[in-house]
Amino acid sequence: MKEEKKLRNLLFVVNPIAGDIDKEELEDEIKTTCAEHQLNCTLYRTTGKNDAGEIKKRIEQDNYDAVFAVGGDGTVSLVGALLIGTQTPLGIIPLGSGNGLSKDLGIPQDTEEALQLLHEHVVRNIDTIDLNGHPSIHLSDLGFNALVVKRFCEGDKRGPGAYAWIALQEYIQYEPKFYRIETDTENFEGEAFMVTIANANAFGSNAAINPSGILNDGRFEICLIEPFPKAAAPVLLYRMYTDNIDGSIYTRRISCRRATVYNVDHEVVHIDGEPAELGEEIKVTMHAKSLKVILPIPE
Ligand SMILES: Nc1ncnc2c1ncn2[C@@H]1O[C@H](COP(=O)(O)OP(=O)(O)OP(=O)(O)O)[C@@H](O)[C@H]1O
Repeated sequence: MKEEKKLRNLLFVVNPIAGDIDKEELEDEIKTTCAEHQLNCTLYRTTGKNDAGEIKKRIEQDNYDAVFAVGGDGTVSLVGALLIGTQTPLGIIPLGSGNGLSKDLGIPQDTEEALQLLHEHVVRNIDTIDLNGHPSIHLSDLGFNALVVKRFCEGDKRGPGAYAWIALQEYIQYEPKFYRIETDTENFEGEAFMVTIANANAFGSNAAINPSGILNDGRFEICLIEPFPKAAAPVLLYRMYTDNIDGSIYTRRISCRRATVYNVDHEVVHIDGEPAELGEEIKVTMHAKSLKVILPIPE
C-alpha cells in the first residue's frame, strides 16, 4: 500500500454549538494529541457568520496538510466545500447531532478513536456533487425532510430529540409536492413526499435513504418517496433503518451522472443539512473523486 504523507500542520474548525456538546475539553484533547505527535495545530471556532470566508482566508495564508471539521454535518460541509478540487484532505472529528457523512465514511464516532486519525490514516478521493453551483458532499433534499431541517435550524434546540419532535409535528400536516426530474438515465414527473439527491447513503439519524450508494463511483442517486397512506409510515421508516428502502412500493431510486430537478411547487431545499435557495430549476452535476478525505486504515 502507498505510504501516506505524514501530516504536520493542521487546522481544526470547531463548531462550539454542534450536537449541544461542550467543546472546551475536546479542544484541550486536540492540542495534547497534536503535541504528543509533534503536529502543529491551529484552532478556528465557528461563529455562524461568514465562517467560510474566514476559514478560506486562513487556508490561503497557511499551508495546511489537512483541515479537520470538528462538529456535525453542517461543519463538515462548510469545510469540505472549501477543499473540493484541492490537494488538502478533509478530516472529520464527529461531534454533531447526527454525523451522517462521517458514519458513511466509516470514521469512528468515538472522539478518542477519531483523534487517532491525526497520525494513523489513509487518504482517499470521494465524489462531490453540485446543485446550481452549491457543493454537496452528503445528502440534499427537497420536500418533507428539507422542511424539518429548516424548522430545526430556525429553532434553538439541538440534538436528535429536537429533530424527531419537529419531524412528528410537520408530518401530521405535510402534503406531497410536484416535481419534474430529467436525468441521463431516467425521467420522473409527479408528486413526491420527498426527493433526496444522494452522494452518500444515510442521514445522521442512520435512516438509509440510499443504501447501495457508493461515494466514489462517479454517480449519484435521486431517491424518491412517492405519496403514501399515513398508515404506511411506520413500515417505510422501518425499511429505512434496516437498509431495505427498495422493498417499498412507495420508493424509487434513479442512479445517474447528471440531472435537472424542476421544483415546480417551490418547496424548501437543504444541502447537506443547511437550508438553501436554489430557484425552480436545479441543475445537478457530478464531480468525480474531487475531495480528498482522511479515513481509518482499512482492516
Ligand atoms: N458559534 C456559533 N453560534 C451559533 N451557530 C453556529 C455557530 N457556529 C456554527 N453555527 C451553526 O451551526 C450549524 C452547523 O451545525 P452542525 O451541522 O455542525 O451541527 P449539528 O447541527 O449539531 O449536527 P448535525 O448536522 O450532524 O445534525 C450551522 O447552521 C452554523 O451556522
